[in-house]
Amino acid sequence: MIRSGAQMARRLSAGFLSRGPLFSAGAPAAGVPLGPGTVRTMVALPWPFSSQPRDFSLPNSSWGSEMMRLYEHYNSQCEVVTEAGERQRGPWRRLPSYNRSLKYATGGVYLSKLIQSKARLFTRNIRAPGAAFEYVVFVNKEEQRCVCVFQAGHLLEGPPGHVHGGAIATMIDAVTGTHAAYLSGPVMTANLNINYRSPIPLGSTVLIESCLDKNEGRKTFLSCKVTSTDGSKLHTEATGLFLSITVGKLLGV
Ligand SMILES: CCCCC/C=C\C/C=C\C/C=C\C/C=C\CCCC(=O)SCCNC(=O)CCNC(=O)[C@H](O)C(C)(C)COP(=O)(O)OP(=O)(O)OC[C@H]1O[C@@H](n2cnc3c(N)ncnc32)[C@H](O)[C@@H]1OP(=O)(O)O
Repeated sequence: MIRSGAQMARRLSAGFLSRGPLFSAGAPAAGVPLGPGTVRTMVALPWPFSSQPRDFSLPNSSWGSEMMRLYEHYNSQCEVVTEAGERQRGPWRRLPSYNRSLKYATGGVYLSKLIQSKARLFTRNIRAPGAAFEYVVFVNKEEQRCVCVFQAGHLLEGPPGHVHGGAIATMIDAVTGTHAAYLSGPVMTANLNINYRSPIPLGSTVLIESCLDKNEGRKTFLSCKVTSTDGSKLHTEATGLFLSITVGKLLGV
């Protein structure tokens, strides 16, 4: 069946309206409860030998002890056990992450073909585990807050032994952009304002935290901090403005 760009845009928009699809399609989410009594176990499919898309936000062999500790810390709060012994969703939710975000959104396979089938998400296109951007994003809906645990690999060098400012900006854009899209649906970054306060050692793990400042019509304002994992050192702070867009805008219809 041949679909027009406008038809595909409508189909994709319908998926986005329910807010979830950007973050829920594809491989099973590890340890995320599906409802009372049904909990998927932590299954990391043996990529690349699986036909399922790889979820890049699951642990791999390159993750250091600090990355794993923080992953476990937030992941354990994605479900809680009630006094009656029932498992329920907790305050945090891990967002799955694929290298083809559009393809794995509802209806997005059409749009990803229309726009460019070879396209891959910038932060997820280096295959060697640990070489570049290793990260996982958790969102807390009630607190309107996102936390990203980020381990910066050796390909991200800027000043000797430290992370490139552009790589830091990329991660801030990725985390705040993901957060804005989670809150407001399809968005584009209109403005990012970044202050670099102290360099980030290459190979280290840091926390990137995004908070909603305000929503005004199509505008979502967020602020973001990059800190050491114990919170004692501020590496970077930023503010971002995201504008809600229609999917048609990306297609020029
Ligand atoms: C199918 C959709 C998919 C979308 C996916 C979105 C997120 C994906 C989420 C998860 C995926 C996984 C990971 C995410 C990873 C990374 C996220 C990266 C996001 C980006 O990396 S994205 C690339 C960089 N980004 C651009 O490439 C934008 C270029 N740009 C434009 O495309 C337009 O510029 C646009 C659309 C921004 C606005 O255009 P427009 O025509 O819709 O709106 P307009 O200009 O009329 O402004 C309306 C009101 O905003 C005010 N306003 C506008 N711009 C402002 C500014 N800079 N500062 C202060 N105020 C501003 C005006 O002053 C007016 O204000 P008022 O209404 O009060 O008068």
